[in-house]
Parts: sequence; structure tokens; C-alpha cells
Amino acid sequence: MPSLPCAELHLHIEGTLEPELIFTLAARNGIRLPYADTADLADRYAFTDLQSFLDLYYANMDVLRTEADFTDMTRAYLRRTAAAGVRHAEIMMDPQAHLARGIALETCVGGVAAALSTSEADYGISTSLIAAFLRDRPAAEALAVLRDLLAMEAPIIGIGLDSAEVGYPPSLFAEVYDVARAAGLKCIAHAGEEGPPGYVREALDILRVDRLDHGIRCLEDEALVQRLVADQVPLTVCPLSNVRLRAVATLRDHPLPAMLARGLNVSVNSDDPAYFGGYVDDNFSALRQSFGLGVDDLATLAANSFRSAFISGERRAALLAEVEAWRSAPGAAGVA
Ligand code: HPA
Ligand SMILES: [Zn+2]
Repeated sequence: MPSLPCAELHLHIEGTLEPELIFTLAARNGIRLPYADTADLADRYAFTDLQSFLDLYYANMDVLRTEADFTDMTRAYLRRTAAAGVRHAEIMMDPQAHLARGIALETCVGGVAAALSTSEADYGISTSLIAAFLRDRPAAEALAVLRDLLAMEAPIIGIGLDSAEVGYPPSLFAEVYDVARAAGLKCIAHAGEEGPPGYVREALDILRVDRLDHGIRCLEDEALVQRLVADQVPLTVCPLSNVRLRAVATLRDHPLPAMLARGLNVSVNSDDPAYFGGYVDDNFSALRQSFGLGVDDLATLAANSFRSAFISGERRAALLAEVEAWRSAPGAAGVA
């Protein structure tokens, strides 16, 4: 069966650091890791909540020191995700996590951007970059970093908001989003992963986001669901992530089929694939196994991903045509 062509819209590039690459980069940079080997590291990927994951995610970033490290990490993701069927990727990175370790913006942003600049030629994937701000650090710091990114004309198309959610409502970042929007950047934010539906409302009303990352807890607020359906606000859902971080008990309990049935504009994404048990194809496979999603549901999810991407109308039409070709491909009949 040919892979389902889709866009990946919720992906933290630092969350694509596989254990093998962590060890390779550590050796290259003369860093001693606190793990015996890759299996010992992978054994620690048993998370109890978002924070337990973030602790390891930030610790492992320490192996990223040079521009080449960031480029190699990004290329490894692009190579793997091309095999998953991804045709377009909007990739988030966390500049503050690197600045806090003494890594210059030019190094981290330049390294990721270098890989993205040739992604179409190298892997057949169009790409763009999103700078995400850490909500558990001061908004003033995010604003300063945003101004630095704008001053250096960093090749970003938008901003995001991630890291520990509960206790850090979107409203704290109103000014950051106002500045970003005025600069012509797209506005995206994590909301409703662990945080309450009120955070989703704040992201819509105060940050005026173009797209929401996760948003699954919107289901606890019927009026909010109706608004998200009416406005077709894109929700980038990450099923395996939600299971690993215990936002849902098991994949069978995941609300994605219910969200689709309600007419919400949901897409399937991998979030931090090296940590959560798989890339976007693994997420689709797991969903098929758990819910028996058929060709039409899968094609809707893929079409939603292209509808929710920040791409030209021409590119969107071409990618949606690929979904229709996949839908009618004889091999696809075996999917359900
Ligand atoms: O899954 C996530 N949630 C919030 N912040 C993050 N930063 C990296 N991954 C995540
Ligand atoms: Zn995320």
C-alpha cells in the first residue's frame, strides 16, 4: 500500500533526537552521558505526565552544540518522515532552550534552517520553521527572543507556545503574539493538552491563534466545540503523545474519532516522535488498529492536514490531489 500523503504540523524538532543520535552527538562533542547505552536511555521513556517528559527532553538537548548538530538532527527527521509519507512539514523549535545553554540563535536557528532550505530537493518535502516560546519562562524573555529573531530576519513563518502548560495560561503571552502578528507571522499555540478548555478559549480570544496544538480538552466544553467546528480552527492532534503523557489512558480512549465525527478540523501528528513511540505513519497505524479507521477517515485526516498548513493555494491543491489519488488507489482498499 502506498503511504498516505500528509502534512506534519505539530513536530518539535528537538523531540526527534533518537537515542542513537544522542550518543553519536555526545561522542562528537566530548560529552559524557548519564546513561550506560541507548537501551538504558530508552528505558527511561516511561513518562507519567508532560513534566516528566520535558525533564528528559531538555536534558538530552545538551548534545546539540554546533550548527552541524542541528542540521544533522533535522536531516535525520526529514529522511524518516519522508518514508512516513509526509509531503509538507511545519517544524517547531525551542530557541530559548538553546539560548539558556549558551547556544547562539544563529547556531540553532541556522542549523535547522540549513536542512530545511534543501528539504524539497533532498527529501521531496516542503518545509517551514516555527519558533516556539517556553510558557514556563517569562513572557518578557519570549518577547526579547522574538525581537532578536525578527532583527536577524530568521526564516520563520510563525510562532508557537509550548512546554509546561498548567499554571501558564496563554494570556501571559498576549504582547508576544501581538508583535508576531504585526510582523506578519502566523500564530499557533499549544492549548488544552493538560490545560483546561479555558486555555483554548484564551488562545483563540487573546492570542488570536490561526491554529491550535492539541486542543483535545475542548471536548469538555460543548460551546467551545461548536465554535471550533464553525470556524474550522485547525487542531493538530498527537495520539501517541497523548497516550505516553497520560492525557488519555489508552489509545482506545483517545477522542480523535469523536472529534472527527463532530466535524472538528483535526490532523494527526507525532509531536516528539523519538520519545512517544513513533512517527506520523506509526500514529496512523496505531489509529487504524485501535479504531479500524477506513480509507475515507484517513483521507479526511490527510486532507485536513493540508487544509491546515500555511502553504500557497497552488501547493495545497496539488497536495489535496495526491490525497484523492491515494483514496482511489487500488492498494488503499486493504487499509481498513
Ligand atoms: O508535547 C509537548 N507539550 C508541550 N511542550 C512540548 N515541548 C516539546 N514537546 C511538548
Ligand atoms: Zn507539542
